[in-house]
Amino acid sequence: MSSDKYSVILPTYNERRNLPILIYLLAKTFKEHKLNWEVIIVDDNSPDGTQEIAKKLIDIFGSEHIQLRPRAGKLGLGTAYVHGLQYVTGNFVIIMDADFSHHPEAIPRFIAKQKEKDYDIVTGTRYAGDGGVYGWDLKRKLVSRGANFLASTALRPGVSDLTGSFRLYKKEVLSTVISQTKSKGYVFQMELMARAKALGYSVGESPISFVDRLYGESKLGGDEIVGYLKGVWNLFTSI
Ligand SMILES: Nc1nc2c(ncn2[C@@H]2O[C@H](COP(=O)(O)OP(=O)(O)O[C@H]3O[C@H](CO)[C@@H](O)[C@H](O)[C@@H]3O)[C@@H](O)[C@H]2O)c(=O)[nH]1
Ligand SMILES: [Mg+2]
Repeated sequence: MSSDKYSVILPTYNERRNLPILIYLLAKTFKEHKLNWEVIIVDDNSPDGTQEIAKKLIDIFGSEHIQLRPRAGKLGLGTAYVHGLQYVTGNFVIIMDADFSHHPEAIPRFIAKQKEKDYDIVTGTRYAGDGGVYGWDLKRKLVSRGANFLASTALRPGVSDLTGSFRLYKKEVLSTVISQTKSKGYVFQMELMARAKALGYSVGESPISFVDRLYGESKLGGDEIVGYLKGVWNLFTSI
């Protein structure tokens, strides 16, 4: 087993139905590939009892593999990553959604890609190679395409999927870029990638299939879209 360790930061809000099987599959994937791993669950006091499930999972998989690092209320996706990062003990960080839109089976491909050229970041992409999106309605597809088109045109970072969050980072790279990232909501992914490219970090891409969640609802709302537009503008005028 190599000395590398992979820390998954998993933000959750009302994911009690998704969490057990996701953790099971993560554990299975890491074990099969003989990798050191941990998962840091950042739950924002979900009313559905996600944290009770998380505690049971700690009993099953062990506190060396699962950490529960809750916050008092729903404080947004971007700040959830910042919070989780404080507890990371690995030298690589994987960020993913907890609702199965991001499947653990992609992780070994990210890791292999990272090793190819010692990339600082590997990002999952829905918009290159055999990547894709399944289960979204036309409106949501347009929002995602529009968001990517706008940021690529304004900022020219040369990355095919700026708004997706399924990525692998070198821990110190994520710490550096995150400390400069100001946004709090969904726009966070885009700002992080734009800043990473502006700082000269290398980014590899790995195609993924994004499948819309089976249980529960997306938390993307109109205020997140307004926040995104503001974020592109702020970067456009500052980077
Ligand atoms: N702790 C915490 N978790 C949150 C919050 N908001 C969302 N989450 C968690 O973050 C993940 C993504 O949330 P979803 O609500 O499922 O997002 P989505 O609409 O499917 O959006 C996905 O696609 C976007 C566009 O590509 C991505 O920007 C986004 O990161 C995500 O991958 C899920 O695990 C959800 O529980 C929050 O305020 N706090
Ligand atoms: Mg989702």
